[in-house]
Amino acid sequence: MKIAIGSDHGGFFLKEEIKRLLEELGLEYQDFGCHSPESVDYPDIAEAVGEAVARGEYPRGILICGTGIGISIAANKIPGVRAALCHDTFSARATREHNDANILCMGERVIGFGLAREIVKTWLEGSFAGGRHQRRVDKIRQLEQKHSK
Ligand SMILES: O=C[C@H](O)[C@H](O)[C@H](O)COP(=O)(O)O
Repeated sequence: MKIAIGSDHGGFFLKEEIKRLLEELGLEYQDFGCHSPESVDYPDIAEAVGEAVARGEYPRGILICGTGIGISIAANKIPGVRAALCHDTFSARATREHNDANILCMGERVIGFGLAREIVKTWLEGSFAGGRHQRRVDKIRQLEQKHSK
């Protein structure tokens, strides 16, 4: 499974740590930037990763900014993206099982690297439970279609 990963400057150092984790896990990734702690705009990174995931080029993406909030809001504007902001492992597992989240978002200014690593591992291990949750994810898709121009 190849992962699309990206961050703004507020998430740059955590992104580098998560890249190290992915390497430890033997997982391939593509880094969509940013490539230094210089200030950038998180919607640009969310667009690059979100579109790559929505096109099906990557089954999963990871996005990091200072809080995880801005980058998740931006990513969720892209049809087909289900980006989940998680700062605990319970949510990370639940959002795979219930929401089939295809992008994990975190905030470097919110949690420590140790917890972030556990969240990523939990999220990557999780799988969609289907059943009643499939019906709800289908309704999310219907909302996207209803509100697309
Ligand atoms: O939700 C937005 C993110 O947390 C950004 O990382 C944050 O707004 C960047 O702020 P600043 O430009 O002050 O570093």
